[in-house]
Amino acid sequence: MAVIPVAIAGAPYEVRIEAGLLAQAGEHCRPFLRKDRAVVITDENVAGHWREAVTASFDRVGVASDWLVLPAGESTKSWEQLARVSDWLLEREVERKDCIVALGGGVIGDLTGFAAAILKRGCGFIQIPTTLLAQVDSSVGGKTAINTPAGKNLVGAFHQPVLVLADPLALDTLPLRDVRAGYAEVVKYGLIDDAPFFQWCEANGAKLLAGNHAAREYAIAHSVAAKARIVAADEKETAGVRALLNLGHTFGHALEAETGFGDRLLHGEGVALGMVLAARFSARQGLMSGQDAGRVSAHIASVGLPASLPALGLGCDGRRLADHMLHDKKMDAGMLPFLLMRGIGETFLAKNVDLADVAAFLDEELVRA
Ligand SMILES: NC(=O)c1ccc[n+]([C@@H]2O[C@H](COP(=O)([O-])OP(=O)(O)OC[C@H]3O[C@@H](n4cnc5c(N)ncnc54)[C@H](O)[C@@H]3O)[C@@H](O)[C@H]2O)c1
Ligand SMILES: O=C(O)C(=O)C[C@@H](O)[C@H](O)[C@H](O)COP(=O)(O)O
Ligand SMILES: [Zn+2]
Repeated sequence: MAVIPVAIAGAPYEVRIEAGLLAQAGEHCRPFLRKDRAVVITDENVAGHWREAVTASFDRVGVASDWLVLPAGESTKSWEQLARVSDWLLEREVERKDCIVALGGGVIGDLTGFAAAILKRGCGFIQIPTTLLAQVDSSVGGKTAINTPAGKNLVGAFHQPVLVLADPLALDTLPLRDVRAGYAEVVKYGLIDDAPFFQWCEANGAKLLAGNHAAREYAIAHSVAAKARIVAADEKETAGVRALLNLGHTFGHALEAETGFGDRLLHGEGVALGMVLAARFSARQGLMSGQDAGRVSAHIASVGLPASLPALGLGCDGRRLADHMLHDKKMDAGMLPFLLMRGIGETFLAKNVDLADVAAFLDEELVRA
């Protein structure tokens, strides 16, 4: 088993990664549970595949599990579902020192984590991520949130889990489209500050997507180690370090907002296209070579992720996309710091980007052949 410590000051925890962990979830969670009853929040797809195995593992350690099964998909990260989860937990008299189990992808993790953050001003929670995206990114670091009509993740809290259990076998039941979307966040770590890992992705990405277990396990452990290092250095995104994890997200979140936070564009797909746009914008500003920007778009396209804007069929202009960015949480006194690149593995936070330039760039990209 790979065990990766997340050294958050005052709230350290472990990410355990091993094939078969879902079927042993009860055994791993038991030391964190104070009662012989556990509450589990999940979605209908995950429940369909994994409820039985996880329930059996809790039964084996004498813990009865009580399940709330939510609708699947991004629209579940909403005020409505937050209220539903909170009321359900209150009905079950969950106490501050109890640990709520989040079993699912980033949607379930972000929503449950936020409910745990605000319930009784803060309860414990355990992340059991079942998508590639959640295993390599969202289950680690304590960002929790819901979306609102104004935009992505606009209401949330930093609230760390007490334990993360990542089982690569969970990905065997995950649709390929969702594996691909999660892969975008894997590639992100290479682009941020790890050129050799981007090279590894170029060589092994197709194998990972085709279901190769060794490639998946390597990518999960490598990504979690990268994320753990970054969030331990800057838990609340105040030191300009954690913001690097937002590479591709300013573009990506604007595209998610424009497409309505649904199946038309998944979060990871928006991030993939967002990273291509960040690379191309960096090249246009003379920061990154056209050759490196080409490598980014070529790899994203080669694995079947969106790499160009016209394919989305948006029907809006660059100004409208740039307007979504005004809600970005990085906004600072009217300026939007942007994650740009000087090369592969050389991402930095640029504080002098003019949104009018971004809008003009997007106008060009929207009609690019
Ligand atoms: N908190 C963070 O740091 C962070 C980081 C990255 C992304 N996110 C958020 O994560 C969300 C996206 O997460 P996601 O891509 O995991 O989406 P998701 O949670 O919607 O899961 C994707 C789909 O896979 C299904 N599913 C999950 N596990 C499965 C399994 N093992 N087998 C079969 N089906 C399964 C789900 O039901 C859903 O239909 C976005 O809201 C994004 O903003 C948060
Ligand atoms: O953990 C982080 O920090 C990240 O930025 C990870 C991102 O992949 C994730 O999508 C995050 O939720 C985006 O952060 P936000 O603050 O822009 O909502
Ligand atoms: Zn993300």
